[in-house]
Amino acid sequence: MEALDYHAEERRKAEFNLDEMKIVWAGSRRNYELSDRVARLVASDPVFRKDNRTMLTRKDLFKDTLRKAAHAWKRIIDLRLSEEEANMLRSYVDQPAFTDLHWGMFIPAIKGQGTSEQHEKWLPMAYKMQIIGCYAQTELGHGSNVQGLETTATFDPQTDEFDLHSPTLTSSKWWPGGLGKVSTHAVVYARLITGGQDHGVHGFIVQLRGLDDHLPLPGITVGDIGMKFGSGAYNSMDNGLLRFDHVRIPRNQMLMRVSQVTREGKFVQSDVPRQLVYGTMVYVRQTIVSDASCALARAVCIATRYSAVRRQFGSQNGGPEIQVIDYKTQQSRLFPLLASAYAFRFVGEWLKWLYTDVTQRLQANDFSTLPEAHACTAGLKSMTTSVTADAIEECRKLCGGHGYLSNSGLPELFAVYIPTCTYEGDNVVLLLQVARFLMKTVSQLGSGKKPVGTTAYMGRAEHLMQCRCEVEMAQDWLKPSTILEAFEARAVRMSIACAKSLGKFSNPEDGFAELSPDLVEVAIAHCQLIVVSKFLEKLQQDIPGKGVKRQLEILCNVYALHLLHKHLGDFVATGCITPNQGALANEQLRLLYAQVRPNAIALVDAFNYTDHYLGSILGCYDGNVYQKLYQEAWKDPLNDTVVPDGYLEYLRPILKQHIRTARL
Ligand SMILES: CCCCCCCCCCCCCCCCCCCCCC(=O)SCCNC(=O)CCNC(=O)[C@H](O)C(C)(C)COP(=O)(O)OP(=O)(O)OC[C@H]1O[C@@H](n2cnc3c(N)ncnc32)[C@H](O)[C@@H]1OP(=O)(O)O
Ligand SMILES: Cc1cc2nc3c(=O)[nH]c(=O)nc-3n(C[C@H](O)[C@H](O)[C@H](O)COP(=O)(O)OP(=O)(O)OC[C@H]3O[C@@H](n4cnc5c(N)ncnc54)[C@H](O)[C@@H]3O)c2cc1C
Repeated sequence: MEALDYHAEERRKAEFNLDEMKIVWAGSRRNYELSDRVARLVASDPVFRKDNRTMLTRKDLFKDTLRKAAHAWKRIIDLRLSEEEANMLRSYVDQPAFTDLHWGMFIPAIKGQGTSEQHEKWLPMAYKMQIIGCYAQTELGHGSNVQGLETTATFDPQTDEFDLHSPTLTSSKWWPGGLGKVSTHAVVYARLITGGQDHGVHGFIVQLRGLDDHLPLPGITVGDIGMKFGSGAYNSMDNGLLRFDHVRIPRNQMLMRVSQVTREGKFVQSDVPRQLVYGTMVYVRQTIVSDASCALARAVCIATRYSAVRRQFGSQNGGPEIQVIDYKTQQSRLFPLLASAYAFRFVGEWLKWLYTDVTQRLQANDFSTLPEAHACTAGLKSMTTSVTADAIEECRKLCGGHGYLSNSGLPELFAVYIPTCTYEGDNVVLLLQVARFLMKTVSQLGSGKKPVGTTAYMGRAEHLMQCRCEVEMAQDWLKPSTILEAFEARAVRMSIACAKSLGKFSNPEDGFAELSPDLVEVAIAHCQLIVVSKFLEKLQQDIPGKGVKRQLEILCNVYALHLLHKHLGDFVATGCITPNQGALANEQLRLLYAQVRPNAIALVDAFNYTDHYLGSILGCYDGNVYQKLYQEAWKDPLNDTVVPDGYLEYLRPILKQHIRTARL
């Protein structure tokens, strides 16, 4: 018997080859096949069950996380999974764990900031997980201001050791994931002091717990910082606190690629730029952009499938009501998010390429592209995570009341996702870094230094400052060059206007602080331009499959024109377009929504998410939402008994009193 599929009719409407779109989404046929295999592996394994997660106590949730991590590691070894497949497995298991920090930050920090001898000593143990590490940078008193960290590492030439110390309460390490209960080691960021002189913040490998008994080593106080936002969600992670009371480590445990301390206690700064101490953050910000597209796609998949099942109003002659996905308001809220998921996917692919390129250059001691890599990773991390966090909440609202049920999957997805706006750099702080980079680029425009990479458009500032948009009819907005020029002109005009305003301040730092809200807007305009331009570049590629490229063109136009509509004030105020051209863009946007509509379900099917990964009744593949909601309600522990616990103590006395009062 054929399986029931409430979306069958929707799926028949699709105007493109779904299998080919799945490959575009995955990045290649090989990626698609690997990811499909790993997703099924996870979905079919009872140890990776997660539907009861929000009901578990913190202790049970944590133990469940340890169990899943151990099982994942066993699967990785037994099946000889590659690092790429192991990472896919990590992401489909979908439960934040100490392993994220071990693989995602501890190992990269040693790789990026350690010497080859340090690699040889530490990496083999870390790869085999004979030691487990975390990234201990943030303190109770300082997170964003890394230069303000207070932990000290004082060199003692007598013993050839560093003395690690937490001099104040605010110097306690606070937040590192995996630190609270699991890590045996950490890369600790501390102020390096030699001969009484402070050389700023550097990384040190420090053992925290015994490898036999897991007890904290002498001088170390360590524990978990407590419950976080939401149930389930990020509470599977042991974010920790850590204090040092004069803990001794050998000199060769300072990560010495960027600077060294000699046996005599002499501080030596190599040719490698100091900023490489921040290198691990660049790496992780890049991975966060790719993850943003996954989280966004997941929320959009749930909201789209449910919007096709849900019906409200408009029944004619006793016929069915209207599917809520057919309301223009629903489309104008949902389809830009669908388009953003694709846009972030492609910009994530490009950022991965950029990061690989910069890493290869760094290995060859070419540091020229580091500022650009920092600006791109910081800006895109900030923009994509802010949009995704807001989008998950919007998807919850798009699902009406049922979106608020835990089993819609959206509340936990929101709770687990929102800290990405803060960790790995607060999003506003990161946008201000981008703005600094842009202001520097503008200030060098007259100097003959040609802007390159993502700021190359600034080299055409003269043209972009005075060009006029040529749109006369709605369909003129479908021309890629028209869209691109409008976004470039807006970004360059906003940058130059801000640079001019900054010039009015006698102290540039005062000006930067005063104008920071405007500078944030400038950075956003630049980041949006990057995403639009990378989507357009993607469309230049040969994309096989019936109708696939056409759908992507539609989504690209939706992405660009919805941004134009949302930020119309910027585009009109900078004179890039007229109010009438803005209205034409909006008209075109409505036409595009109508083109997305028949393909919506297939466009979310292309993410190839299993029901296990989605973890949502509203988003289940077959759309059998009502029956599943009804069945699920009965599984709630409150329904284990017909009469609730507490009835005799608390309800009955009130009810009886009510009867007595009524009799009076
Ligand atoms: C079993 C499974 C197996 C699986 C196996 C599978 C294997 C694969 C597994 C993969 C798993 C992945 C999962 C990951 C999960 C991650 C979870 C993450 C959790 C969260 C972690 C964290 O949360 S961890 C802490 C992050 N904490 C920040 O994020 C602090 C922000 N705060 C700053 O980042 C700085 O403090 C701030 C503001 C720049 C000011 O820096 P500052 O004070 O120095 O001041 P300035 O602004 O003056 O900067 C001076 C000059 O440095 C330049 N510059 C600045 N940064 C730069 C940089 N990064 N690179 C280059 N250049 C940089 C700047 O552009 C200036 O350049 P110029 O002088 O030329 O203008
Ligand atoms: C779930 C989670 C996991 C984490 N994991 C780790 C980890 O593994 N390792 C680790 O070391 N750290 C970790 N962190 C810490 C995290 O990196 C920091 O919290 C983050 O960098 C933000 O710093 P902060 O907390 O100091 O925020 P603050 O800087 O105190 O931010 C507070 C407010 O001030 C504003 N602000 C700050 N500076 C400026 C400025 N210059 N201009 C304008 N506005 C400003 C911010 O925009 C924000 O609104 C984690 C945090 C969380 C929430």
